[in-house]
Amino acid sequence: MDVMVVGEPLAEFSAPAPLTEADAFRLSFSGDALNAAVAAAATGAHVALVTLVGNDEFGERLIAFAAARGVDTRWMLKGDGSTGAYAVGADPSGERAFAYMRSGSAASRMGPADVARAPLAETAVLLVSGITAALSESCAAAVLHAARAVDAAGGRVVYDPNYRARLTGAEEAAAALEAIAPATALMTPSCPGDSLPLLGTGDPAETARACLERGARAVAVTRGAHGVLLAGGGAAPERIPAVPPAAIVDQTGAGDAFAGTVAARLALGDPLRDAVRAGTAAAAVNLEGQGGTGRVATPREIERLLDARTPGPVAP
Ligand SMILES: Nc1ncnc2c1ncn2[C@@H]1O[C@H](COP(=O)(O)OP(=O)(O)OP(=O)(O)O)[C@@H](O)[C@H]1O
Ligand SMILES: O=C(O)C(=O)C[C@H](O)[C@H](O)CO
Repeated sequence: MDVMVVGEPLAEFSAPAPLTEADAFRLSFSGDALNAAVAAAATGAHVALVTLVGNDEFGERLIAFAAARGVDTRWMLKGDGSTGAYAVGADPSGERAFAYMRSGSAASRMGPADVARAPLAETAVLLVSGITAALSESCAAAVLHAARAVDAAGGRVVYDPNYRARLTGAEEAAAALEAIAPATALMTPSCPGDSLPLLGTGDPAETARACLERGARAVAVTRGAHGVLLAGGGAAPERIPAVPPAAIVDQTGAGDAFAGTVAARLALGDPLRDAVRAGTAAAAVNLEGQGGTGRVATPREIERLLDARTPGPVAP
């Protein structure tokens, strides 16, 4: 297995208006784990999504959606509880506002025994996130179990902290980050979105330092249009510029496309810097589509976008 993603795929109801006013929603399928798995599979890597969906129509549709995008769905199983969903609209400032319908969902009941069914010891790269750890105590334990098992077997763990205040408190999320850090080959905090609440800093270099101090072996601090600060991994810190998207249709899932693509390219043998550059291109393409999976970069698109840029390091 090249990449294994553990998390909760969700039915997504999106509207261009604030949730307090919107009355027409578009159905799609998203959730950070699904967005990342779809982006990873598009690279050509063998990617599995490990989750529980509800025994309902949306569960069926999520499995079909993932399979149609090349994701190995053998570990997308049906569990007790319903399939999770969320509505996303624009708040008055234009920022995205989420309303979750996922409490008690099938995925939130996952625990270590569920992830242990998947071939953790034969996985090159495991991708897990703070969203998954925030779903429930059993999910937090499942994330740690999977990370430690993959790390112990010689695989690499990518952890995207993805802080969501509606799911968890900052202290709890910071504790989850701290617990998993020593098992992670790469952490991908966004700055300031994750770094401010979890690490108490809005500074990219300090964010990187804080993750390395906690035990992560490398850090890719994502900074939206400002690109990525890459640190650790035996090389000097380096700023990797963002790839400008042709248009920004919707920001949902850019960070997930980034993390999924980096995980896949690492599994396929890319050095860290190349994998991160590929991630910035995949994220730019993601911004051009509606929802988390509306536009998924092909390997050719990634190469074309990177070729169009001036390669080479930029001082941090
Ligand atoms: N406006 C933008 N222009 C170009 N690239 C962008 C832009 N926004 C995001 N990206 C790319 O996506 C990567 C991840 O974005 P960001 O730092 O916003 O992560 P995030 O907050 O985790 O995203 P998400 O909204 O998926 O949770 C960035 O490092 C960058 O490469
Ligand atoms: O917030 C969540 O839990 C989601 O997974 C919904 C979105 O797809 C995700 O936040 C995008 O990064």
